[in-house]
Amino acid sequence: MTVHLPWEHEQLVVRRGRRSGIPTMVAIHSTVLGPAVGGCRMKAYPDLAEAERDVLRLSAAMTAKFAAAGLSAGGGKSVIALEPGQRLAADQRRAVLLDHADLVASLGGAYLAGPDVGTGPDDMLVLRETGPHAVCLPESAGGIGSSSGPTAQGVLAALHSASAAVFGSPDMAGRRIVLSGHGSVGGLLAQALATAGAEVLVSDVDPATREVAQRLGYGWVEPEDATGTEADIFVPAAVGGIFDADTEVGARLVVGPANNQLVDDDAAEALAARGVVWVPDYVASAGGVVYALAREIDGVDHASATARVEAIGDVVSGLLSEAFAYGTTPHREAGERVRRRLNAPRRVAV
Ligand SMILES: NC(=O)c1ccc[n+]([C@@H]2O[C@H](COP(=O)([O-])OP(=O)(O)OC[C@H]3O[C@@H](n4cnc5c(N)ncnc54)[C@H](O)[C@@H]3O)[C@@H](O)[C@H]2O)c1
Repeated sequence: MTVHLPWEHEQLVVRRGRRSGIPTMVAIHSTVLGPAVGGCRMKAYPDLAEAERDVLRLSAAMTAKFAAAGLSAGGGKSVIALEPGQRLAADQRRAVLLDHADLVASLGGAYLAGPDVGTGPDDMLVLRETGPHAVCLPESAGGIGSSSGPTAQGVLAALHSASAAVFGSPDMAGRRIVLSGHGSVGGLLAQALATAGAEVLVSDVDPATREVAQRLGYGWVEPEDATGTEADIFVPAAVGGIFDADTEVGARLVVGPANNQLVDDDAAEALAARGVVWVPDYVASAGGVVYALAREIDGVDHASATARVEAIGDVVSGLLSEAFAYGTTPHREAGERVRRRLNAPRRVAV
């Protein structure tokens, strides 16, 4: 099987589950800063090569996320690759999760899984049956449960810092904000922004959301118009791959949790050339994993873990002030920060 990506990863392990017969895989991009951490994605792919591309791309993004946030964790991701249209009964789901747990355990702690598209805290409890290699357990099992709350909190910290840098005030009151994706994170963001006095316009591909948005007093924007609608701030909280070099953007500032928002690095340059300030998604979206690692791995209390999430705002202030001072972009400055951290000399135990 050919994977058309630059090979810069430490490991890609693919195994067909002995219980389920379903292929599952783990990609470890980098353990330079610590054990690799990243979500376990369970979804249908057209073929296995597509699943491999996804897990490689996503694990590399996790390295950047941790390095930019100043955390001692590396980039990893895992995938349970279903066939198109495949639906799992409860016993099959448990079987494939145990298969995946075996694969994760065989890596001896080099990779820690968390929930992602298609998996949740209850699934992490199944992965824990064969070893301590999963985070974001259900609250009933002593874990943090869903990471949406701390993710939204990190995005809000990023929004306040970026607004201060771009508009001269962190205040959201009176700002016109278009938010794409009224899901778990987007719903919390819309609520917090509206409460802070912003004019919130929601956009979502799920038509049922329109009624919800109206009931909550938000405006509505059709999904195809979301990026181009005039606003102070655009918040991408749905899917990735939304900005290429030609995307029309109607907002001055873009900050949101959606992973991998840029089609490629040229998109960041094109946004900057048009006067749009884009806060890198891998910085703004780190709150969930920052909080989960702080509580479940480092064992710190809620207040200390929350302070680490809030520190995302300081990272954003630093990136924007450097980008404005040197005439570069927040994306380039974040990339520099990631490179510096990954290449910093380290003491090696002998
Ligand atoms: N949940 C977390 O803790 C977390 C952490 C980091 C990053 N993220 C990223 O943030 C984004 C949102 O996560 P979530 O947990 O809220 O997901 P979610 O599935 O709960 O919500 C996504 C919402 O986006 C809508 N949507 C899908 N495609 C769309 C499109 N093309 N245009 C407009 N709306 C669309 C869906 O209908 C849904 O309402 C995702 O990209 C996710 O990878 C989430």
